[in-house]
Amino acid sequence: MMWRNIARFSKAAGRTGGSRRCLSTAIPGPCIVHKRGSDILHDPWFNKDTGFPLTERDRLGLRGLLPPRIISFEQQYDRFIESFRSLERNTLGQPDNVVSLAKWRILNRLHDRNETLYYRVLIDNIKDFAPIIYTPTVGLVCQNYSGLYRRPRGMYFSAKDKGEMMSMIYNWPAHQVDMIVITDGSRILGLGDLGVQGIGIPIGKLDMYVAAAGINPQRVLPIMLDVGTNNQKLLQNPLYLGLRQPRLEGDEYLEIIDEFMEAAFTRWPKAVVQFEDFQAKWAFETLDRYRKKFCMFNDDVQGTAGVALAGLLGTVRAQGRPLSDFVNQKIVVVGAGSAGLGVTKTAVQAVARMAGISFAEATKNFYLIDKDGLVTTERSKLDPAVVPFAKNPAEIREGASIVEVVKTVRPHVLLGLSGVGGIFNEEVLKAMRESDSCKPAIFAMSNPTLNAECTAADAFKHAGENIVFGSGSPFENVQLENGNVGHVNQANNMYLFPGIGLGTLLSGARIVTDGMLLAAAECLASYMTDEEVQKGILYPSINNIRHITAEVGAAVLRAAVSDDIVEGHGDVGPRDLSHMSKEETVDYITRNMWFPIYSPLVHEK
Ligand SMILES: NC(=O)c1ccc[n+]([C@@H]2O[C@H](COP(=O)([O-])OP(=O)(O)OC[C@H]3O[C@@H](n4cnc5c(N)ncnc54)[C@H](O)[C@@H]3O)[C@@H](O)[C@H]2O)c1
Ligand SMILES: O=C(O)C[C@H](O)C(=O)O
Ligand SMILES: [Mg+2]
Repeated sequence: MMWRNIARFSKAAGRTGGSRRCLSTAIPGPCIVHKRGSDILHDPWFNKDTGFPLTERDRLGLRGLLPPRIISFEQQYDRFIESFRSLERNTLGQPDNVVSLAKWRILNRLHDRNETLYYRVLIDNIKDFAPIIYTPTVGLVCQNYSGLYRRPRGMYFSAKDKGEMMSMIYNWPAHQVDMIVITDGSRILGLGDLGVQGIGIPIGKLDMYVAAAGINPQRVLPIMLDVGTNNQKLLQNPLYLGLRQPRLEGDEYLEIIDEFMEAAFTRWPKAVVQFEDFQAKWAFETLDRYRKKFCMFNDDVQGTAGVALAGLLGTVRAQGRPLSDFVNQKIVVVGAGSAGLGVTKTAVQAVARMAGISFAEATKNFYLIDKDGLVTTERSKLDPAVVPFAKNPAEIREGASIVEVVKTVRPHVLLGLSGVGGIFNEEVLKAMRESDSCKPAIFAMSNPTLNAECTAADAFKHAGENIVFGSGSPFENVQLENGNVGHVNQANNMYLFPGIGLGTLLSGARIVTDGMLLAAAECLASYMTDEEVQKGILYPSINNIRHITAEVGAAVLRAAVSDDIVEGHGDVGPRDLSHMSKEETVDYITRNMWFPIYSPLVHEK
């Protein structure tokens, strides 16, 4: 029976089985509701559909508004999974996009109707459902959002709302908000400027916050800042739901974001804000502008950097070399945008720290390639952000192509964050066979699937069966000709952002420091055993996402304590936090994860 899956999951469960507590037997605390009757049935936070017990139907004025039979949570769960599986059967053979959108629709309808059941099926089936509610299908949803739109979710602040945001923020119905994910839609995955349609990304990221970090779904807030779009197709689409104007630039743009940040932190001073999918110039500018003032971080710059660093360190371990050998790895990064630069800077910092050398010296083994080829000091109009990584053209020529760089450098790692699908073509991958590493690594981190620099199958076929492979979007493992399995790692920031957000929230840290981010990356890097890493498995299975998130959250919290910036959370003060052992911190984090079960609803006027 499908429900057995649920019993197998426990928020207190370890990563490798052992004794697991069945939470369906835990007695849930009451939940205060200020509504009655059909208003409750239409509120997905409280709705239990046919699951309302008789006593509750009486107390809340629901009697007669539902069919008489009471269906248990378990039965509701099984019924949903059965309809999902039957949709899978009925769409067999149809184009991938059609199937993916059909799956997204059925999940989205449940999300809109009954959040408790929605999050339960999501948590229990995260491996199957993450690719639908998150990357890659979320990209397709954003592209088609104006047509798919049925009900609002999250909040929209537009350039037309200037001067009104401080009052508008009080339109949000929840008294408490813990996690906010905000985008301006300017760089949605590798799909470019999708304007207001980018709202799907904060929604998907926050679904992962609920599933992975156990943030209460009543306390999450997806935000779309609509400052216009430069996407001509959208501007010409009569059904486009955003402002029909070009994007604001310069001070006009910053004034809108400033106003939103002031409004959000005035109402919820303890919230954590994650910036997501901003085009590079605004990603860096806003990070610089707010990181010392507000409790915020940029996932594409900072979350991605941590996940990539963990992958790079894992690659060294996979070669059977000591971690200290990281300083000798030659790394080619393709893509010098918000993600590529964030990764390169963090990796160079790690080399500098390990080798005890300056940042400038540590750049020696890094090669940065953008749309104009290898970045060297010869380039005219060099972007200040890439200056530290520009090579001497005497070493390799300015603008050298990827294949030229790979052939000349023979790198240990080739990492793509360019957003350009297939750019690691057969020639590039074959050139990686001449790598100086016994186990070269290829990370095709761009999303969604069609934007990946190469597929997993092509990587193992052309670069060799001994490679380590990671991709931003999920691919199936590859059956190799030598009989082994080519393991596919999902090198996606989903392994870190939930823990960064949760650890920050539960510490009550005023800001997110470099120390907290580094602790998150180190935690992920050391999570896998040597045996697993040697098989090329660098990240945990997504089925263990709550466990890794608890560990990362604890590491982040402890780093915040070390940085002396914690203010505590709820009844737990800074002193309590500082006295917690590592295990106690993990336990504290785990206990604070919300888990979807029906709570008795108590009506209050
Ligand atoms: N796996 C993850 O966790 C993760 C995290 C963040 C971003 N990403 C993905 O990374 C990609 C880039 O994101 P970003 O925010 O850095 O975008 P961006 O627009 O800021 O940067 C893209 C960079 O790629 C370069 N580029 C474009 N065409 C190129 C070409 N033909 N050859 C070489 N370089 C080229 C550009 O010059 C630019 O430097 C997106 O697809 C995004 O989905 C993945
Ligand atoms: O959203 C993702 O899957 C990862 C990343 O944040 C991206 O922008 O591609
Ligand atoms: Mg992103």
